[in-house]
Amino acid sequence: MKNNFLEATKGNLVVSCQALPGEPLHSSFIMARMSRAAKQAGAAAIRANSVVDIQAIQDEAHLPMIGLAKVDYDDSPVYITPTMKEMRAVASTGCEVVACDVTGRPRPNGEKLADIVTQMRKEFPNTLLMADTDCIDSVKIANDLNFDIIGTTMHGYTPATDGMNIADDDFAYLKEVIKTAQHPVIAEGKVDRPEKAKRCIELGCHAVVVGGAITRPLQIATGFVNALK
Ligand SMILES: CC(=O)N[C@H](C=O)[C@@H](O)[C@H](O)[C@H](O)COP(=O)(O)O
Repeated sequence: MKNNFLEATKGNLVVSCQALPGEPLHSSFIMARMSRAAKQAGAAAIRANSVVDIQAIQDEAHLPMIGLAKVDYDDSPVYITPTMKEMRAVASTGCEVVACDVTGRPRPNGEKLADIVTQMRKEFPNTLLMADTDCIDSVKIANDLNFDIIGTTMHGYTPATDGMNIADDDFAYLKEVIKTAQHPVIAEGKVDRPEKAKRCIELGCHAVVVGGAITRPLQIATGFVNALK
């Protein structure tokens, strides 16, 4: 029996509340307050990075959550919940969904994504798995490994997709993802206007994740400053 994340988020907004070390708002307390604002606005769920942030947000917002852990390893470019160790730590918080990189690139310590998925299904049968994909080939990997949710998170953030944006050409790439995916699609990555979020749902996405446009004031202020230059 899986949890009710998919029912709770259908057609709805998920707010990503993340600030890495080095970002102005890096703080679990502040991320929890961000989640409070998202909840008051009517968001259905929160996406968050790191066990401490997830726990702070769970205590504050009591909303379903997509959890992840961004960790850099020397031997791999994969940084979103890259190994079984981070998968287990994130799932142990009790968050409804664990998200991880699904880009076909080698993982740290030679770990194999298929083995990680098998192990997660054994240890956390109620937890949903979200594939953070970058391209159609990765969506097919997510299909083959039976991920519960397919996200567009990494589109534009890998060498193969550098500079691309899911909104280009009236979401041509997103339409392709929706056609290919065998599980619900969550649009994520550079959705920076309410109209774009609405379009993602109209096109058939299950839900949409918005991060920086809501929770990264440095990014938002920079947009205004640059517009006045
Ligand atoms: C590529 C990557 O590492 N994305 C991360 C994934 O969790 C976050 O830094 C993003 O903020 C999130 O995906 C939401 O996207 P946006 O902030 O563009 O709305």
